[in-house]
Amino acid sequence: MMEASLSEIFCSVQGEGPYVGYRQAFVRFTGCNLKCNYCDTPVGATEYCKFEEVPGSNVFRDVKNPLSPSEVSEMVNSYSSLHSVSLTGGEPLLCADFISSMETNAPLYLESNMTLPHMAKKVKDKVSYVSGDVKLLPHSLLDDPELHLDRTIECFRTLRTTKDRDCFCKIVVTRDTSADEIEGVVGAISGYISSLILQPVTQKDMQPEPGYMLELQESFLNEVNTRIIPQTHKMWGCL
Ligand SMILES: C[S@@+](CC[C@H](N)C(=O)[O-])C[C@H]1O[C@@H](n2cnc3c(N)ncnc32)[C@H](O)[C@@H]1O
Ligand SMILES: Nc1nc2[nH]cc(C(=O)O)c2c(=O)[nH]1
Ligand code: SF4
Ligand SMILES: [Mg+2]
Repeated sequence: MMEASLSEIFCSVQGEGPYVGYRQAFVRFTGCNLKCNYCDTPVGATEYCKFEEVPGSNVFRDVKNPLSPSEVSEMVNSYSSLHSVSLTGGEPLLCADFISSMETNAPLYLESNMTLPHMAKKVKDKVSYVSGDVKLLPHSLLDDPELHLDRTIECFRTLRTTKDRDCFCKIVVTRDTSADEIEGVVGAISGYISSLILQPVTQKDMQPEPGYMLELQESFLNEVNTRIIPQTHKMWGCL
């Protein structure tokens, strides 16, 4: 039977990108295939999944892992008035088969590092929103930087915007992120996405200057709708 280990299921509002403020259930898978130097989330295996039964209560019930798609769907469907269900992690595409079997009342919103093209194919008709996070990492953190770029482009091609799916690109920008690096990806995927979101890294000591963010925005605006949106949930301290 197909099962997955989750770290948490809670109800909040989307804090990043073009859907900021929309009410969502968050389903956080454990495990990741990357090690981003800025990552704000523990991705390791957990014995229990923390389930927030009452939205915004910050009170959690421990549910033993692993869980089946129907158990997770049932927990998600206990929340009312959802815009969508955020599948995040860790890297949710590692659990593509699990996602294919979920049956939620609200549409699925995938938050992915876009590096697993074979898995992307499995969920392409299942997800309505794709927050494609391009990882511009120091090459020392990547096994094969060229293959990483090819896989990223292939994921965007597979999960591109259609009449039934909105796919946008989000890039966490640090003071080490160069315009050339961004252009290398955006030039290849601009036809697949509805917008480019430049998300300044939240840690102060890694943050780019506002002037640099505005320069970056200007250089991409003629290619794609480019917006600068920081993580908003961290500002008011919700989950
Ligand atoms: C923890 S990741 C999980 C989903 C998937 N692995 C990914 O990277 O998109 C969820 C989101 O958090 C963002 N994020 C993680 N650490 C961050 C930081 N320090 N500052 C800003 N955004 C961050 C990621 O870029 C991504 O959009
Ligand atoms: N409120 C809120 N918005 C989010 N957007 C992306 C998140 C994530 O960790 O994937 C996240 C999250 O953890 N909380
Ligand atoms: S891909 Fe996502 S979960 Fe994995 S390390 Fe990077 S930010 Fe964290
Ligand atoms: Mg988060």
